[in-house]
Amino acid sequence: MMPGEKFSGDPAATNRVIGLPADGAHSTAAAWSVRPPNPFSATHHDHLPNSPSNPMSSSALLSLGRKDLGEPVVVIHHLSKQYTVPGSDEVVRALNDIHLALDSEIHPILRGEFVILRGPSGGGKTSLLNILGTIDNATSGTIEILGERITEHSSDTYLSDLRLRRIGFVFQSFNLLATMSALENVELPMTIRGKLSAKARRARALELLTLVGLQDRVAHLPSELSGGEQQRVTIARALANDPELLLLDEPTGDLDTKNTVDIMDLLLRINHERRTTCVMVTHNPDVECYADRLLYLQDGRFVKQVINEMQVPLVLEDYQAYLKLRDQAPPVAVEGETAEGRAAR
Ligand SMILES: Nc1ncnc2c1ncn2[C@@H]1O[C@H](COP(=O)(O)OP(=O)(O)OP(=O)(O)O)[C@@H](O)[C@H]1O
Repeated sequence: MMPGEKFSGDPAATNRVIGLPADGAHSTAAAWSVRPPNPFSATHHDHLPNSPSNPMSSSALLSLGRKDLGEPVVVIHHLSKQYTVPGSDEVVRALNDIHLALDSEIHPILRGEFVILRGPSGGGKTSLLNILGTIDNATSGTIEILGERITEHSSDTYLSDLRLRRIGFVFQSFNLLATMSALENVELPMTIRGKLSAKARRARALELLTLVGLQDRVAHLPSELSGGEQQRVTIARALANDPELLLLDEPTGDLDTKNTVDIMDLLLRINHERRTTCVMVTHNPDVECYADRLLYLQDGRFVKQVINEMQVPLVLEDYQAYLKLRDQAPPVAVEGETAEGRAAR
């Protein structure tokens, strides 16, 4: 169980927090909402006493500045995904008629937007991210990524070229090549693309490792780096070919609090300074404050959208103090739950 989930715990509480209808029915306009940027607001943690009223420091806020969102870069038309389980007739419906277009209640993802995908386990988040990244096919429906229409007829060559040129991937497991240094790992996508000279590749890899604060670790192998450092190398590598779209699946999932905040701050900077569109899956509700928009997926459908008026970075000391309080708080009683069930949470 993820740190954020441990706190809210019971499914009923989780549903209340994220406002999912109990039956997973289609969303309605009434379910959409705009939330203030305070990540410790009552909406989130209403049963926890003494949570910091406002974790944002004025300096962090000031340095962010405003950003303008551009044209739609992720458009989805009636997308469904079914998996067949090998050796059985069972069909799993992972995504059910997802529609994110100009004529839908939820508008497409815009250039420069930071969108976080949330929702219960099995809701379809990773399936959707994989299809957006063109590393998996939809069963039906189409997507347009950065103006390029993807259909079942799109060739593997076309898709791999699209990924290499325009999309960066960051996953929970870092997927770095163990025998290559940090610098070589970051150079790799540029080498595969074949546009830059060896000297230019090296210079750019160095520049990216500096951006993520690892200029002193360039020669280290992944095994010689901490988890947070490895994730930063992964982010530098994802930026190697200057992608317009960054897809992130639980990028802070294996990290402690400090590294979680560091990585989220880094992503926020990239989002603002490079105008990179970010679509991120996470189970951690505490990082929702980094998004412009939250989309909640349940049973393969969008069931809720929340607009954050302003992206707000967490302040580490306040967040750590808050987590300490949270861990000391008695478990929230859940209707119908046994003592064993509570203990297991
Ligand atoms: N390769 C697969 N074969 C069969 N079923 C799959 C496969 N991948 C995912 N599923 C099923 O599809 C549904 C959606 O899974 P998905 O991983 O997209 O959900 P998720 O929201 O990312 O879940 P989690 O938060 O636990 O990672 C689940 O019921 C899952 O069991």
